[in-house]
Amino acid sequence: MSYGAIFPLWRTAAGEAWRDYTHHAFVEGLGDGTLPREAFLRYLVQDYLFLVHFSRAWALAVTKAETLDEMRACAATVHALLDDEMRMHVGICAAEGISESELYSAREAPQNIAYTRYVLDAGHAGDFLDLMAALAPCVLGYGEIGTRLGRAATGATPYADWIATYADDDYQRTCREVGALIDAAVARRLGPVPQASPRWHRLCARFETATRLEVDFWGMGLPR
Ligand SMILES: Cc1ncc(CN)c(N)n1
Repeated sequence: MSYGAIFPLWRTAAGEAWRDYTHHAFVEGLGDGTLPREAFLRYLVQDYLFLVHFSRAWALAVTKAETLDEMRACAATVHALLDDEMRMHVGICAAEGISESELYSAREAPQNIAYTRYVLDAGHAGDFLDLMAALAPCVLGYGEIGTRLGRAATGATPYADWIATYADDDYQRTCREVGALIDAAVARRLGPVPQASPRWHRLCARFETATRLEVDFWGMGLPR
């Protein structure tokens, strides 16, 4: 999965952290079905809260945008998070007897606070590109994970609905649109050779930090 031209450059610059994220033990447990249900639910409750704050961060991107096309793309991602992705969390949790109001009022884990507030701060302290570099691992990493697990899925895992959400055409379309948004935003602000910009290394560093925070987020969910 490339999702545009800039994402593969940031992914390569993140080095081993990217593989640590996308091939984490938690991810492999989702794929082969060995992840304990209790660990999955602990993760899912935290992930619901995560998506609340990620929606806020994409809404911040609407206000940091420079063009109507950027505003539309960011607003569409807010919609995809609030109205599509979070539905899965609410549905699975409802079947386990956890209501949406319980989800909304759950206590945030420190790893969740660290990640979501890092991304929001990238947007508040920086500009649109800082925010995109911090947001990209979330959207595009799950796109890669969904594609890989979806291809390998034998139907034996109880997490097939989770995998299908990220392997699904709707989520993959969001990934392609976010990849195109990032390519256009980088070209607009840094020109045709962004690696030559003095900002390039800081953007790569933001992407890598967010990737490491994804690794910690999986670690939070692992069996205790
Ligand atoms: C922690 C995390 N990262 C990414 C995604 C995919 N939107 C997610 N749901 N949760």
